Amino acid sequence: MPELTGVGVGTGAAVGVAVVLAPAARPPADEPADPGAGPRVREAFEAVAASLRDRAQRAGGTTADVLQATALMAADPGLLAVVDQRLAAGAGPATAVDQAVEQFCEVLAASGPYLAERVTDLRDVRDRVVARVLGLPEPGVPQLSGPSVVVARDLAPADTAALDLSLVVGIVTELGGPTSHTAIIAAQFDIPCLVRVAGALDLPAGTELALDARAGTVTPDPSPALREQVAARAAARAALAAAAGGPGRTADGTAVQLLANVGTLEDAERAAAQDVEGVGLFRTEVLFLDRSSAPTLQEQTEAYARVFTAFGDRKVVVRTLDAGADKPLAFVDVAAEENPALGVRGLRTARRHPELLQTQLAALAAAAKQTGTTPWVMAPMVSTPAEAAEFALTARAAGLETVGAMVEVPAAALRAHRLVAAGLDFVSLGTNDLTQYAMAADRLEGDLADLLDPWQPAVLQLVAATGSVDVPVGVCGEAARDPLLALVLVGLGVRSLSMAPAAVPAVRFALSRTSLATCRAMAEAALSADSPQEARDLAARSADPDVLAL
Ligand SMILES: C=C(OP(=O)(O)O)C(=O)O
Ligand SMILES: [Mg+2]
Repeated sequence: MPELTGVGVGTGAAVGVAVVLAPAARPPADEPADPGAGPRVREAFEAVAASLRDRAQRAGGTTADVLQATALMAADPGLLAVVDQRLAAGAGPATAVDQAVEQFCEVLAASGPYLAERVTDLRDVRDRVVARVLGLPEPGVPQLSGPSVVVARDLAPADTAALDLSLVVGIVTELGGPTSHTAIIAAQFDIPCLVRVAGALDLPAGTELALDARAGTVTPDPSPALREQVAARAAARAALAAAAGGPGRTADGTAVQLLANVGTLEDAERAAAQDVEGVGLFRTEVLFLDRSSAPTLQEQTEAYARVFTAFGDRKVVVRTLDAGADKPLAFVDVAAEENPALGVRGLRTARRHPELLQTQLAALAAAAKQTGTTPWVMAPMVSTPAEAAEFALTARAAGLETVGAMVEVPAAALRAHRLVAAGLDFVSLGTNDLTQYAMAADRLEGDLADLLDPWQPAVLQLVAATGSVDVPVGVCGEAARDPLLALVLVGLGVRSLSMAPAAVPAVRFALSRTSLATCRAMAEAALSADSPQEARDLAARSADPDVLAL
């Protein structure tokens, strides 16, 4: 099978055995009748029940109970009797299974909330039995037994929850985009990943794959030379995690802080135990998700105090509520919008709900006081000096000392000096949104992945416009975790990089091998390019070979 191409998430590489998460097969519409298929269908049900029992034994805890209960459903004589009736009535075998299960699902759904929840489990049994009856691989997440490259149409959160991520060395998906769930998980665990790979599901399970996220390729049955080259890159990157840590510095000693992006309190506490210099982006809206009302002043104060305590003397940059567009919140009432990404989102929600921002700032100030810390507090989606001035005034009036803004709207990047002059102590570039707005390409639109590349020279030019302000400039978008791009960002004036903690060692290493003058030369070269690929290639010319090998 030839090499397949896609959009790389991160820059890593991996060699592993393909484990294919097959999508659920449906019974063919014209499936012929087969009244004698009873024994074959029973066998399929038995095999599914046996594999569920086997998984239950290995899982333990609540998962084991759920799997055991599902195995019992797969062996239910009542269900098998209905399948026999359907076969006798002229349904094809897969259709008979489908119809019988649906009949049982209706009964379960009507039997109260507890049993209704079992409907999903029973449908999972159906999908597995139908696949077996049709001679196709079972859908869903298989048990991994060694270093695996997971191949799927797309990964749903339920799939990743069921995967043993310690054995996943790579991910390849047909769908998804650079900000899909798959990409976020890959970033969090620093797993090399390729999305939008046409034909991925045709990769045969069990084949060895060499995945190169930087090149955007996945090669089945790699040649020994390619295999060795990719494996060496993967090993070099893994070795970095155990190598020297400490603060980020260029080869000639310029300090570049290496910080963590965090969402939940658990994230923050996990990150605090890692070798990072603090938090560069605390996405506080995560505390507001899946609720019907905002957390109270006291709830928020407690949450923020937990994070500040976990990081002690280290820097913590908190972003105020970033609701709207890709982060909708039930209680932030914004009327239906034609273009939510261009609508009332980020700091703009405070125009309609000033009380939400007031409470949050008061909670942050109270938590800072309680813990004796000085958080850096910034607003998302600031576009004008007037917005910057108003936010700075409001935050200071609430008792906060260090106040900044995210630069993620081109208007803010182009006029960053004016924003700073309006009263900011720092700025932080959100390259995810900055790329979306600079390129007029919806960040949730996987088909536009080429435009959403943070190596786009137009995006780099906006970073350059921001990088010359005379207050600290950070980057907290995904761009910061690409070691080569991180060097370009530093060359453009950025002095802190915030990312998933798993990505920090590779970036630290890249900095340690590169002088500030080289970073500047790389930045200049990248700015002279006309495409992301050209920008990458030109920057790579001055890079240390060990950095390129990451
Ligand atoms: C860091 C950013 O914020 P978010 O991804 O949460 O919008 C960004 O836009 O780059
Ligand atoms: Mg953003």
